[in-house]
Amino acid sequence: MSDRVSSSSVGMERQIEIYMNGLQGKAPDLPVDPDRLRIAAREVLDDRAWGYLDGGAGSGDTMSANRAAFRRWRLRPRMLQGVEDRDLHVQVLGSTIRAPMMFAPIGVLSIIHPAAEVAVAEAASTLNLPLVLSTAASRSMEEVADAQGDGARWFQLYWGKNDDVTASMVERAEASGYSAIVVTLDTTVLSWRDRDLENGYLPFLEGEGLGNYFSDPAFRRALDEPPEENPTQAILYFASMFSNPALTWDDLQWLRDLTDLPIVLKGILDPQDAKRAAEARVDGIIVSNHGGRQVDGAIAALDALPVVADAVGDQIEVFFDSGIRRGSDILKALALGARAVLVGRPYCHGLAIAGADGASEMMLNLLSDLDLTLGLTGCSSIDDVTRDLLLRADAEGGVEI
Ligand SMILES: Cc1cc2nc3c(=O)[nH]c(=O)nc-3n(C[C@H](O)[C@H](O)[C@H](O)COP(=O)(O)O)c2cc1C
Ligand SMILES: CCCCCCC(=O)C(=O)O
Repeated sequence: MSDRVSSSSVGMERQIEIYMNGLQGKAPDLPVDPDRLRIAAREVLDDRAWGYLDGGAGSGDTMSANRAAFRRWRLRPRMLQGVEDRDLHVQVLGSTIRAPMMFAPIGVLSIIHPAAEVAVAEAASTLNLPLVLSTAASRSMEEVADAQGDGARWFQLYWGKNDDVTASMVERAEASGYSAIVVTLDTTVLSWRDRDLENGYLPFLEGEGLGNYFSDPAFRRALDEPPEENPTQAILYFASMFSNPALTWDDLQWLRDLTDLPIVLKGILDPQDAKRAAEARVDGIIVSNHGGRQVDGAIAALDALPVVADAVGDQIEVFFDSGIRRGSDILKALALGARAVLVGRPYCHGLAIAGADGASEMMLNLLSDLDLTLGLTGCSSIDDVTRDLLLRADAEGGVEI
């Protein structure tokens, strides 16, 4: 998994590429600014797909809070630190990855681009960054693994009501080279989502995003007829079983006994839950509020991060997502205790516009921004990114010294 090619120049190489193209009158394929990228993606998606991708739970308050939380922290750069050679590599779950960035699990990517998760796997392979594949992927996990080749990949599990299906998903993930199981805890039920309700739209009910289920032998065994012959029955069965709100912390032992793969719990916001996770002998947690899509009014994920990281110390690995848009956001999350971050909607914006090339271009721009901002703050490696790089901004935008 390790990429021994020095990552020290990725930011400058990308800048030079863009500026040289500019000299020849060629603009970048995608907007570089993530806000303008989002607007460009909106132009190419239909209203319902856009509402699903862009929306949050209820009022959207938590989605906005995720971004506001980043603005409450400021970086205080150090000078003359000898930052010519920068190393972005980090260790995650015992493996070295190129940079502390991963593709977050996003279900139903067929509504964003016909090549769906296969295109994302190609982008992950191009950039040598890890992919976390959703259970609710439109394509089977085996097809996605083939498209990614030997790159690092984790499988995100929706732990549903049918144990045979859960066990089958985990076995398939093991067999097709996924190196960790990410259990998403914050989607015991789907939240109240205004935009999808107004559009009367849930992609799954239209059969979208069910490719990974439809290809699952245990899922197929639970049906009277194959999904190809009776898609309605298959869709209704999926809707009845994809999640299991009855699960408790005690159930984790069942999963622990099922697989030797590392287990990472996604959706942790509370330090008590983080301690429970460590006691349950899982390997990692992802501090996340699902990009503001589940609990309307939940705290910003970034506000949860330092408290959660302090609660578990070095016992388990801490990852982060929800609101990452820029290199400086990644630095802030690392400084507050994350080992690596997951990026969600922005790569889907690239995917919507230009398929695999768009997803990889967006992530390359973010990686380049991270590399340059790392150096500019006086850091040569991710280990140099510590909490004293940050100051808390006050309400007026000044900083508390
Ligand atoms: C359209 C969409 C679908 C998602 N599907 C899943 C999923 O299947 N499984 C999961 O664990 N998280 C899912 N998420 C949540 C992401 O993994 C991630 O937590 C979130 O997008 C991060 O926030 P960001 O979009 O602000 O980067 C989804 C998010 C979006 C926007
Ligand atoms: C009814 C299936 C819901 C799957 C959830 C996908 C997801 O995580 C999200 O939309 O957010």
